[in-house]
Amino acid sequence: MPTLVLLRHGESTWNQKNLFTGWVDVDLSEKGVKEATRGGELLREAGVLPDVLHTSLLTRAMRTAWIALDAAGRLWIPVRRSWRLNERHYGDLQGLDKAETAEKYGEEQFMLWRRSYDTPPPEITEGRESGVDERYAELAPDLVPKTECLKDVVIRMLPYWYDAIVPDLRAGRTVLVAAHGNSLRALVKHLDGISDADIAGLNIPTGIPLRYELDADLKVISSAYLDPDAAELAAAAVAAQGKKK
Ligand SMILES: O=C(O)[C@@H](CO)OP(=O)(O)O
Repeated sequence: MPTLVLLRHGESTWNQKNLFTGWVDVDLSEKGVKEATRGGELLREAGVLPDVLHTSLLTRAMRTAWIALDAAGRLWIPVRRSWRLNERHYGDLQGLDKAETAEKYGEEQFMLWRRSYDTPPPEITEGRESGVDERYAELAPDLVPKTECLKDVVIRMLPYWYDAIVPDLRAGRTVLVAAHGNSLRALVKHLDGISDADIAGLNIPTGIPLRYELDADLKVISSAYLDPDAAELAAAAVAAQGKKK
Protein backbone atom coordinates (compact mmCIF):
# COMPACT_ATOMS: atom_id res chain seq x y z
CA MET A 1 0.00 0.00 0.00
CA PRO A 2 1.61 3.32 -1.02
CA THR A 3 2.17 5.71 1.89
CA LEU A 4 2.43 9.46 1.48
CA VAL A 5 3.54 11.69 4.35
CA LEU A 6 3.01 15.44 4.19
CA LEU A 7 5.10 17.60 6.50
CA ARG A 8 4.73 21.37 6.78
CA HIS A 9 8.00 23.00 7.88
CA GLY A 10 8.46 23.83 11.57
CA GLU A 11 7.72 27.35 12.77
CA SER A 12 9.80 29.91 10.85
CA THR A 13 11.16 33.19 12.20
CA TRP A 14 8.45 35.00 10.21
CA ASN A 15 5.70 32.67 11.44
CA GLN A 16 6.90 33.61 14.91
CA LYS A 17 6.59 37.33 14.06
CA ASN A 18 3.21 36.71 12.35
CA LEU A 19 4.36 38.07 8.95
CA PHE A 20 3.14 36.98 5.51
CA THR A 21 6.09 35.00 4.12
CA GLY A 22 5.43 33.39 0.73
CA TRP A 23 8.65 33.08 -1.31
CA VAL A 24 10.83 34.98 1.18
CA ASP A 25 13.49 32.50 2.26
CA VAL A 26 13.43 32.72 6.05
CA ASP A 27 14.83 30.02 8.30
CA LEU A 28 13.31 28.06 11.21
CA SER A 29 12.92 29.58 14.66
CA GLU A 30 14.25 27.64 17.66
CA LYS A 31 10.73 26.36 18.24
CA GLY A 32 10.63 25.31 14.57
CA VAL A 33 13.79 23.24 14.99
CA LYS A 34 12.19 21.48 17.96
CA GLU A 35 8.99 20.85 15.98
CA ALA A 36 10.99 19.35 13.12
CA THR A 37 12.82 17.05 15.54
CA ARG A 38 9.52 15.97 17.08
CA GLY A 39 8.14 15.38 13.58
CA GLY A 40 11.00 12.97 12.89
CA GLU A 41 10.47 11.22 16.21
CA LEU A 42 6.79 10.79 15.39
CA LEU A 43 7.75 9.16 12.09
CA ARG A 44 10.16 6.79 13.82
CA GLU A 45 7.70 5.93 16.62
CA ALA A 46 4.93 5.20 14.08
CA GLY A 47 7.30 3.11 11.96
CA VAL A 48 6.65 5.39 8.98
CA LEU A 49 10.04 5.36 7.33
CA PRO A 50 10.32 7.46 4.15
CA ASP A 51 12.15 5.96 1.15
CA VAL A 52 12.33 9.24 -0.74
CA LEU A 53 11.97 12.96 0.01
CA HIS A 54 10.40 15.64 -2.18
CA THR A 55 10.84 19.20 -0.98
CA SER A 56 10.50 22.82 -2.08
CA LEU A 57 13.49 25.08 -2.75
CA LEU A 58 12.93 27.10 0.43
CA THR A 59 15.27 26.75 3.40
CA ARG A 60 12.57 26.26 6.04
CA ALA A 61 11.19 23.17 4.27
CA MET A 62 14.60 21.73 3.35
CA ARG A 63 15.92 22.19 6.89
CA THR A 64 12.78 20.71 8.45
CA ALA A 65 13.10 17.63 6.27
CA TRP A 66 16.78 17.29 7.11
CA ILE A 67 16.18 17.56 10.87
CA ALA A 68 13.16 15.22 10.80
CA LEU A 69 14.91 12.61 8.68
CA ASP A 70 17.94 12.78 10.97
CA ALA A 71 15.68 12.14 13.98
CA ALA A 72 14.06 9.24 12.10
CA GLY A 73 17.43 7.75 11.09
CA ARG A 74 16.66 8.30 7.36
CA LEU A 75 19.07 11.07 6.34
CA TRP A 76 20.42 8.86 3.57
CA ILE A 77 17.29 8.66 1.39
CA PRO A 78 17.27 10.25 -2.07
CA VAL A 79 16.00 13.83 -2.34
CA ARG A 80 14.29 15.77 -5.11
CA ARG A 81 13.52 19.46 -4.91
CA SER A 82 11.20 21.65 -6.93
CA TRP A 83 10.02 25.25 -6.93
CA ARG A 84 6.58 23.75 -7.66
CA LEU A 85 6.36 22.76 -3.97
CA ASN A 86 7.26 26.29 -2.80
CA GLU A 87 4.94 28.27 -0.57
CA ARG A 88 2.31 30.29 -2.38
CA HIS A 89 3.77 33.63 -3.52
CA TYR A 90 1.99 36.21 -1.34
CA GLY A 91 2.54 39.17 -3.69
CA ASP A 92 2.73 42.58 -2.04
CA LEU A 93 1.58 41.15 1.29
CA GLN A 94 4.97 39.46 1.77
CA GLY A 95 6.68 40.95 4.84
CA LEU A 96 3.48 42.54 6.23
CA ASP A 97 2.11 41.77 9.69
CA LYS A 98 -1.02 39.59 9.40
CA ALA A 99 -2.97 41.14 12.28
CA GLU A 100 -2.13 44.69 11.13
CA THR A 101 -3.19 43.80 7.58
CA ALA A 102 -6.53 42.47 8.85
CA GLU A 103 -7.03 45.66 10.83
CA LYS A 104 -6.07 47.95 7.93
CA TYR A 105 -8.11 46.29 5.16
CA GLY A 106 -10.86 44.66 7.25
CA GLU A 107 -11.49 41.00 8.06
CA GLU A 108 -13.39 40.28 4.83
CA GLN A 109 -10.67 41.51 2.46
CA PHE A 110 -7.99 39.89 4.62
CA MET A 111 -9.71 36.50 4.46
CA LEU A 112 -10.34 36.88 0.74
CA TRP A 113 -6.61 37.35 0.16
CA ARG A 114 -5.58 34.76 2.69
CA ARG A 115 -7.99 31.88 2.20
CA SER A 116 -10.25 32.38 -0.85
CA TYR A 117 -9.51 29.92 -3.64
CA ASP A 118 -9.17 32.34 -6.51
CA THR A 119 -8.51 35.91 -5.32
CA PRO A 120 -4.76 36.67 -5.42
CA PRO A 121 -3.27 39.47 -3.29
CA PRO A 122 -1.89 42.51 -5.20
CA GLU A 123 1.22 41.74 -7.26
CA ILE A 124 4.53 42.40 -5.58
CA THR A 125 5.78 45.93 -6.24
CA GLU A 126 8.86 46.04 -8.43
CA GLY A 127 11.97 46.33 -6.32
CA ARG A 128 10.37 44.61 -3.34
CA GLU A 129 11.50 41.17 -4.62
CA SER A 130 14.65 40.02 -2.87
CA GLY A 131 16.47 40.21 -6.22
CA VAL A 132 17.71 37.60 -8.70
CA ASP A 133 17.91 34.33 -6.89
CA GLU A 134 20.21 31.71 -8.34
CA ARG A 135 17.89 28.86 -7.44
CA TYR A 136 15.28 30.11 -9.93
CA ALA A 137 17.79 31.07 -12.62
CA GLU A 138 16.74 28.26 -14.98
CA LEU A 139 13.03 28.99 -14.65
CA ALA A 140 11.36 30.73 -17.58
CA PRO A 141 10.71 34.29 -16.32
CA ASP A 142 6.98 33.86 -17.06
CA LEU A 143 6.83 31.03 -14.50
CA VAL A 144 8.17 33.12 -11.62
CA PRO A 145 5.03 34.39 -9.87
CA LYS A 146 4.40 37.97 -8.78
CA THR A 147 1.46 36.83 -6.65
CA GLU A 148 -0.60 33.66 -6.36
CA CYS A 149 -3.99 32.54 -5.12
CA LEU A 150 -4.45 28.93 -4.05
CA LYS A 151 -5.83 28.03 -7.48
CA ASP A 152 -2.55 29.20 -9.06
CA VAL A 153 -0.66 26.98 -6.60
CA VAL A 154 -2.79 23.95 -7.49
CA ILE A 155 -2.07 24.58 -11.19
CA ARG A 156 1.71 24.87 -10.78
CA MET A 157 2.00 22.10 -8.13
CA LEU A 158 0.05 19.35 -9.94
CA PRO A 159 2.57 18.75 -12.78
CA TYR A 160 5.18 17.92 -10.13
CA TRP A 161 2.72 15.67 -8.32
CA TYR A 162 2.00 13.67 -11.47
CA ASP A 163 5.51 13.66 -12.95
CA ALA A 164 7.68 13.21 -9.86
CA ILE A 165 5.72 12.10 -6.79
CA VAL A 166 3.16 9.74 -8.33
CA PRO A 167 5.86 7.53 -9.97
CA ASP A 168 7.49 7.05 -6.54
CA LEU A 169 4.15 6.10 -5.00
CA ARG A 170 3.39 3.71 -7.87
CA ALA A 171 6.75 2.06 -7.22
CA GLY A 172 5.50 1.33 -3.68
CA ARG A 173 7.77 3.82 -1.93
CA THR A 174 6.93 5.64 1.27
CA VAL A 175 7.12 9.25 0.12
CA LEU A 176 7.79 12.26 2.33
CA VAL A 177 6.77 15.67 0.96
CA ALA A 178 8.23 18.52 3.02
CA ALA A 179 6.63 21.79 2.00
CA HIS A 180 4.43 24.68 3.13
CA GLY A 181 1.05 25.63 4.52
CA ASN A 182 -0.43 26.56 1.17
CA SER A 183 1.40 24.19 -1.20
CA LEU A 184 0.23 21.37 1.09
CA ARG A 185 -3.31 22.80 1.23
CA ALA A 186 -3.25 22.61 -2.57
CA LEU A 187 -2.16 18.97 -2.46
CA VAL A 188 -4.67 18.00 0.25
CA LYS A 189 -7.43 19.71 -1.78
CA HIS A 190 -6.50 17.52 -4.73
CA LEU A 191 -6.13 14.28 -2.73
CA ASP A 192 -9.31 14.66 -0.67
CA GLY A 193 -11.42 16.29 -3.40
CA ILE A 194 -12.19 19.31 -1.21
CA SER A 195 -14.40 21.94 -2.87
CA ASP A 196 -13.16 25.44 -3.76
CA ALA A 197 -15.36 26.84 -0.97
CA ASP A 198 -14.50 24.34 1.75
CA ILE A 199 -10.73 24.57 1.30
CA ALA A 200 -10.91 28.02 2.96
CA GLY A 201 -11.48 26.26 6.29
CA LEU A 202 -8.42 23.98 6.08
CA ASN A 203 -5.27 24.96 7.96
CA ILE A 204 -2.13 22.86 8.21
CA PRO A 205 -0.08 22.88 11.43
CA THR A 206 3.72 23.18 11.44
CA GLY A 207 5.94 20.14 11.96
CA ILE A 208 3.34 17.39 12.44
CA PRO A 209 3.44 14.57 9.86
CA LEU A 210 0.15 13.86 8.07
CA ARG A 211 0.05 10.27 6.84
CA TYR A 212 -2.03 9.14 3.83
CA GLU A 213 -2.63 5.48 3.00
CA LEU A 214 -3.47 5.18 -0.70
CA ASP A 215 -4.84 2.34 -2.81
CA ALA A 216 -3.22 1.09 -6.01
CA ASP A 217 -4.98 3.84 -8.00
CA LEU A 218 -3.69 6.38 -5.45
CA LYS A 219 -7.16 7.04 -4.10
CA VAL A 220 -7.18 7.93 -0.40
CA ILE A 221 -8.00 5.04 1.96
CA SER A 222 -7.29 6.98 5.13
CA SER A 223 -5.38 9.97 6.41
CA ALA A 224 -4.37 11.10 9.90
CA TYR A 225 -1.89 13.32 11.68
CA LEU A 226 0.64 11.32 13.69
CA ASP A 227 -0.26 13.51 16.70
CA PRO A 228 -3.94 14.37 16.10
CA ASP A 229 -4.52 16.35 19.33
CA ALA A 230 -1.49 18.59 18.80
CA ALA A 231 -2.46 19.00 15.12
CA GLU A 232 -5.96 20.21 16.00
CA LEU A 233 -4.67 22.83 18.44
CA ALA A 234 -1.92 24.01 16.10
CA ALA A 235 -4.27 24.24 13.09
CA ALA A 236 -6.64 26.42 15.15
CA ALA A 237 -3.69 28.70 15.99
CA VAL A 238 -2.87 29.04 12.26
CA ALA A 239 -6.51 29.93 11.54
CA ALA A 240 -6.36 32.70 14.18
CA GLN A 241 -3.28 34.46 12.82
CA GLY A 242 -5.28 37.51 11.72
CA LYS A 243 -6.26 38.28 15.30
CA LYS A 244 -4.20 40.62 17.46
CA LYS A 245 -2.66 38.83 20.44
O1 LIG B 1 2.77 33.59 5.27
C1 LIG B 1 2.71 32.58 4.55
O2 LIG B 1 3.46 32.37 3.59
C2 LIG B 1 1.65 31.52 4.89
C3 LIG B 1 2.23 30.38 5.68
O3 LIG B 1 2.95 30.81 6.78
O4 LIG B 1 0.65 32.16 5.64
P1 LIG B 1 -0.91 31.84 5.67
O5 LIG B 1 -1.12 30.67 6.62
O6 LIG B 1 -1.48 33.12 6.26
O7 LIG B 1 -1.40 31.57 4.30
